[in-house]
Amino acid sequence: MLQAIPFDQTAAYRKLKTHHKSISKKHLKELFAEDPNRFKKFSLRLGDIVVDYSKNRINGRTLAYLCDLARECQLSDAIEKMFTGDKINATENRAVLHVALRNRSNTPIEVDGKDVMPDVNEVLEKMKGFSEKVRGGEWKGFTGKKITDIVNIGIGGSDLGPVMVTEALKSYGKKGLSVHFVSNVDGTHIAEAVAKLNPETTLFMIASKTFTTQETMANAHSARRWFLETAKDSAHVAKHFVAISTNRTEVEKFGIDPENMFGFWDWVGGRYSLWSAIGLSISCYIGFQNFEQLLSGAHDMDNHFRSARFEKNIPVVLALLGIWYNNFFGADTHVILPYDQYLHRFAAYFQQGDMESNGKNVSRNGEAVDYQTGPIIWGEPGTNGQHAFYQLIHQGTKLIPADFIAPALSHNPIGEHHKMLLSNFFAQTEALMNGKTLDEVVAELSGKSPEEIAKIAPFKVFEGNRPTNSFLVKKITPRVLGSLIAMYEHKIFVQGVIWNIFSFDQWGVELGKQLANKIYPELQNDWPIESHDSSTNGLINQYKRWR
Ligand SMILES: O=P(O)(O)OC[C@H]1O[C@](O)(CO)[C@@H](O)[C@@H]1O
Repeated sequence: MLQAIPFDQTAAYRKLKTHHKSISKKHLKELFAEDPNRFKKFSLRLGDIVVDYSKNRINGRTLAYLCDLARECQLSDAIEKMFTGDKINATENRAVLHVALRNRSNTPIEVDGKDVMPDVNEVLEKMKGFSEKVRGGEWKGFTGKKITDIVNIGIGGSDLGPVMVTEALKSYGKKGLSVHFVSNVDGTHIAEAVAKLNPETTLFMIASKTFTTQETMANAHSARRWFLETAKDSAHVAKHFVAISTNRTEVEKFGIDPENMFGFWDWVGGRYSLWSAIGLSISCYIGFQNFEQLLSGAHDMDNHFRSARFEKNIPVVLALLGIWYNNFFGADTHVILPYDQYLHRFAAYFQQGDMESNGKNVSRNGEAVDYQTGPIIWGEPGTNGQHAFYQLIHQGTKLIPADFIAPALSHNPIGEHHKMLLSNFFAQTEALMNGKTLDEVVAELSGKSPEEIAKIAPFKVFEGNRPTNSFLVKKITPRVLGSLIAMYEHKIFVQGVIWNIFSFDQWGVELGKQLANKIYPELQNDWPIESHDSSTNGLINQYKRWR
């Protein structure tokens, strides 16, 4: 179990409180004017990723105090514990070893005295062989045709990672092979997904760590029924259904041949599992070599995270900046804004990654925390967001720290599009920082009458001083993407350590599941219900009248 350090009782926290009083009055423009070396001082680089965090409301002292905070919270020790298989997911008594899944150096990592790397490598080999067979047309359906469509059925971590990555790396996808994702228990999702598919050439991947998740099992059963309507003989299921799970017993019960099961382990958290067999749809779609590149990119970030001193450590710095806004400026949310259409599910992916990890109000000591923990994560690709919600970021009353992500090189260099996109990427962080003063507004309105100017000017003023991080990458390659994902994963980890919460369990999702299981049988008949509160009774009874 990680050691419990009350984050708000550290000396560094007290220093930061005092420091915040003075620096929060400063405008980012002043901070830039004071220090011409700001970009150099406050930017970091790893491979093809440049992280510019200079447009944050910090100076050298802020960073030093924040790093002291990390030290006082024994972050180094926590990092080592994660990388060496300590059971840091204490409420589930599990190690947290997504880093082992992409441990390309293959150095032994032990859990309960056993090196996990041989098992990791064995599953990777199996994934490689399978991906090659599917991509090469060797894996045939029940009528001897090659596979043209893969349907991944899973939810949460068994869906969002593969969706996000296959979308992000679409330009690496195999022509003639499409991937589809079904997650929602709403029958519309599976119905729409299979509507245009041919059962003879469709391969279902049932992805579920537990293999008991209601949504996934319902969709898996419906998929099998749909398949058997054409295939008739259940012996054909073996050619069209594979399972990705830690639960062999349930996989067999469902009727999937264990030969067609890709395993992983309890030390792989659902929202950290795309690197495991859960990434099988990714590997089939982009090819195993590219999947390995994804793992290598993550491994690059893992090595950096484990070895770089805090002041130069990208995930640590990002985590500390997040804490700075969350706990000192009172920012409730954090927005992720990729200027890359392929990254359109990136923010959605980290909604689960961050909010399921750090949405906790009890400390590792079992006591209620009296400070803010995980932020609300949201976001959409730029420039769409600019024409939707940026207004509030620019001129609203809330402080919203923002991450801007963009590639220097596009996979689709059509005409002037990419230059236009990037001019928006560069312009937005500049605008958010500088804003527009009343004098500037008045100057822009020259020619208008003083009355007109006085009337309109206040609405055109931008305070600016809005903090942003910019991530400029060379190109969204599998390796770069792997590094970016691992960067956010470790950021989340660091914040959990400092807030002294358990980042790798998710007890908060259980209550809704339990209640749904209680209500489900109540929907099996038309009798009015009286067992709940009046609101829930009223809604259920109206549903029964209407159906
Ligand atoms: O892979 P499974 O076991 O089906 O779980 C799916 C998802 O459900 C959760 O347990 C809770 O929503 C997530 O953490 C997980 O990613």
